[in-house]
Amino acid sequence: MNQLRAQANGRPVSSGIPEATVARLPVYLRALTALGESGLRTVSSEQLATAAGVNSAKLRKDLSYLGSYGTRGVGYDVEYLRYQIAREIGVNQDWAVVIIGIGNLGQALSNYGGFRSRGFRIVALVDGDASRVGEMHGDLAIAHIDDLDQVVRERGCSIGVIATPGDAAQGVADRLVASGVTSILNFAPAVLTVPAGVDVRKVDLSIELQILAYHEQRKRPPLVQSEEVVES
Ligand SMILES: NC(=O)c1ccc[n+]([C@@H]2O[C@H](COP(=O)([O-])OP(=O)(O)OC[C@H]3O[C@@H](n4cnc5c(N)ncnc54)[C@H](O)[C@@H]3O)[C@@H](O)[C@H]2O)c1
Repeated sequence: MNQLRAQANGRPVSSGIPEATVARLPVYLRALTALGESGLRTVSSEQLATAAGVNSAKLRKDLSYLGSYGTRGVGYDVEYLRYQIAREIGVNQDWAVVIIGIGNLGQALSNYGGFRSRGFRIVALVDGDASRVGEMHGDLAIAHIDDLDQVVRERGCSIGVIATPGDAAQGVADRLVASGVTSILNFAPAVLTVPAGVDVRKVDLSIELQILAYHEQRKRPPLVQSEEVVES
């Protein structure tokens, strides 16, 4: 029996699942979605592990935190496991998202249609530039940062995405927290200070690129050292 979590209204309330496992759950969800779309009804832990790019022992351990052990010789029911993981992550429900900073990145994020199918609905666009208030992006008009409080309250935003320049990010985070938002996705190059109980995730593509560069460097044969210069 899974003793790691209690249930309230059918929703997990205290998961006790390790952070590293939580970080892999969306990867399993994506792999299961693709497998389900290809018509697969059941999947072995090896198949799912390969699709998710992890080893199968780790996958089985991760899924055991959800109380999901699969059936010997059959594997996991793709749809049910998908449902279990989606429920655990919380993407079975709809999350309302506000984006702050509607420049290049903010507009690209607001135009991306893929969030909706994963349970995230962008419901508000906010910017500090008063001249852009009312500018339409899809069916959303840009609101002013001074109205953030009202926007968050009226549209029930629970996640804030910061896509402003770095020097504005802390001020925006403070405003988000003051308006009641407790989950922030930060794209700006700034380390945010937030009160306990507020979760911040930082996205930094340059760090990802640096990690790739590190591995790429090791795939290549060592550079031939230039001939030593002999000083006369
Ligand atoms: N994390 C990553 O991998 C990654 C990738 C690309 C860009 N970025 C960062 O994302 C941020 C946005 O980049 P961009 O190219 O879209 O910039 P941009 O200059 O095109 O847009 C920034 C927007 O923020 C608005 N803004 C400025 N101060 C504000 C405030 N106090 N309140 C609300 N809105 C405010 C501006 O009016 C503008 O519309 C930058 O910090 C950039 O460094 C991060």
